[in-house]
Amino acid sequence: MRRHTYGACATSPGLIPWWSASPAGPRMSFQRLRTDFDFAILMALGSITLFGLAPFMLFRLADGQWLAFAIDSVIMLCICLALVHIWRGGSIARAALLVAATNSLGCVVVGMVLGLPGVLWAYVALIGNFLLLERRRATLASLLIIGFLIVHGGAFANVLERAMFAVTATVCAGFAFAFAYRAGLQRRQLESLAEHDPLTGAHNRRAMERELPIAIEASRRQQLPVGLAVLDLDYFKHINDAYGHEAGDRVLVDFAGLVIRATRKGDRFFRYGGEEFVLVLPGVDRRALRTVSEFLRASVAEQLRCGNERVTVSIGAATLAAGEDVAQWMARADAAMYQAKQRGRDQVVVADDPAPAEEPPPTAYRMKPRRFPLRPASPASRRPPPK
Ligand SMILES: Nc1nc2c(ncn2[C@@H]2O[C@H](COP(=O)(O)OP(=O)(O)OP(=O)(O)O)[C@@H](O)[C@H]2O)c(=O)[nH]1
Repeated sequence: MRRHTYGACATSPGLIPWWSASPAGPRMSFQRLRTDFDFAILMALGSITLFGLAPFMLFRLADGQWLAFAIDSVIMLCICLALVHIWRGGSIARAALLVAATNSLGCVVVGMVLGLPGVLWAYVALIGNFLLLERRRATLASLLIIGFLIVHGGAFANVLERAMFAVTATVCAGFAFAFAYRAGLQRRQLESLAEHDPLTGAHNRRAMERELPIAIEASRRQQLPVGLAVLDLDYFKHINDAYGHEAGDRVLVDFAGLVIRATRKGDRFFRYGGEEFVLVLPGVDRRALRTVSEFLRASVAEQLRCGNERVTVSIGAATLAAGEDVAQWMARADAAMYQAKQRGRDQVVVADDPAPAEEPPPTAYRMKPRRFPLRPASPASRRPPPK
């Protein structure tokens, strides 16, 4: 299946999940320790390094080893900065780069100052780099660490020590590379399983709930319209009853394939549940939303078959209105879809934009703001009675 992206929110190793895009408070950060892999790894690696380094720093202070004390202090300061940065909701990618660069440079400098005992920190840096950085960057950093220490040679008493470091450090980096590769592969597979419907390959409801706030945020930030269509196959119960559940499944798969092929790379297609799907179309205004929805309806009516029967779809669509939230937007598109059903099915209904909010009264008569603003009704309670 084609991979879709949402502009700046493209799925990539550096993806910032929507729930971490807003400033995170301490409570949010505690939650992220359980839910955000990159955040948890960086926090663990940074904290463990700080605990490991602190006793040495105190020892060097007590022993008057000022240069080594200064180096340890700089390393600890950089790691502390990175941890505070992500704890307060800052970029994980930038903080990871800072920790990896600090560890890499630190182990080289400590190796040159302290000799072989200092070189042992190189193993920490080699493993840490593969946990923190993208594989190519980690490989480059590892080659630089190993290469510099071997070529410089000042940390080793003889050739044998140098050769042993070269072999053991390369083996360590090789293992770290293999581990990072396997872990990355499995993570991508898990992410894909968690966010796709196994039958149709469309994104699932969980992905939809995660991405709709992103779509709203992106539309407001870029000042571009965004459309949403609810697509519900008509008389699907009859297809199951007449042809069997397996035939019904095949119709769902064919339908999803047809929509995915007909839509753009930046559009997002979700299975909302059963025979109901949701399509999000960034950059699409009300007129274009009608055109796309009509095109999809006509394509389904023309191409989708079960046995000798035509399968049709009813589509309700709405563009995002100013100030609207996910629930309100979905509810308007859902209500439009029910209108399409009531009008006889195999129809498209595009919802009108809600009436703009009334102008506030002149300042002298301005009413007190409500202390408990009215909540919009939940989508379920706005839904017309079941079919
Ligand atoms: N084969 C198959 N059927 C499913 C799946 N999920 C839900 N269904 C069936 O989809 C049918 C939906 O029926 P209804 O909600 O009555 O809707 P409908 O028959 O399409 O009628 P309208 O939407 O009013 O046109 C039910 O019979 C469900 O069992 C699925 O994954 N595979």
